[in-house]
Amino acid sequence: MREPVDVLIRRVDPEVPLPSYGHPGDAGADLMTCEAAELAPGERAVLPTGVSIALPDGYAAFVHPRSGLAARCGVALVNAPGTVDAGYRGEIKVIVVNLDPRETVRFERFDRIAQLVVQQVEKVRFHEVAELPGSARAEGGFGSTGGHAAVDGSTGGNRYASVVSDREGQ
Ligand SMILES: O=c1ccn([C@H]2C[C@H](O)[C@@H](COP(=O)(O)OP(=O)(O)OP(=O)(O)O)O2)c(=O)[nH]1
Ligand SMILES: [Mg+2]
Repeated sequence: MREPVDVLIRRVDPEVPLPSYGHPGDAGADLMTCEAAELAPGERAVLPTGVSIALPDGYAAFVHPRSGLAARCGVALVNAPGTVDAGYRGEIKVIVVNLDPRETVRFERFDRIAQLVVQQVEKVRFHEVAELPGSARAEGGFGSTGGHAAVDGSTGGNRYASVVSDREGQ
């Protein structure tokens, strides 16, 4: 197992528990909300986590949703995954939205609302060219793999789902 990367962390809220991994081998360390909040169906909020970090150069942290919250309550992150830049020293915030059509969701102070995944990221240099080199995929995208019409209008699109209005017309 590789040695963990050391990351400096500061508590903006002096009482907040530090992010922690639930199990050895987990990719994400859980983040908590420092504010209680209530979200009606369709409502969103920017919740403070009470911590700020200083990542080493060449790293970024990504704010990912928690699957349990998504499956049980319909809570998603509007910008998933949120990107925390290495140079960002502000408080990490989590932009949650309640996608449940009926139920209001309530968060208590220090409920775990998201998870932080720290990763090495490449910096690239962009070189402008008139033509890009060819590839097997070429310009096919947006469901171009398979036998049905793709969203982008090209042929060969994949059938992986259909909207109800389509099904009713069949
Ligand atoms: O879920 C998130 C996403 C971002 N951030 C913080 C860290 C990040 O470094 C900064 C800017 O985020 P991003 O680049 O995604 O937002 P932007 O709208 O492009 O703002 P900016 O112009 O400040 O880059 O906001 C969070 O606290 N939580
Ligand atoms: Mg940005």
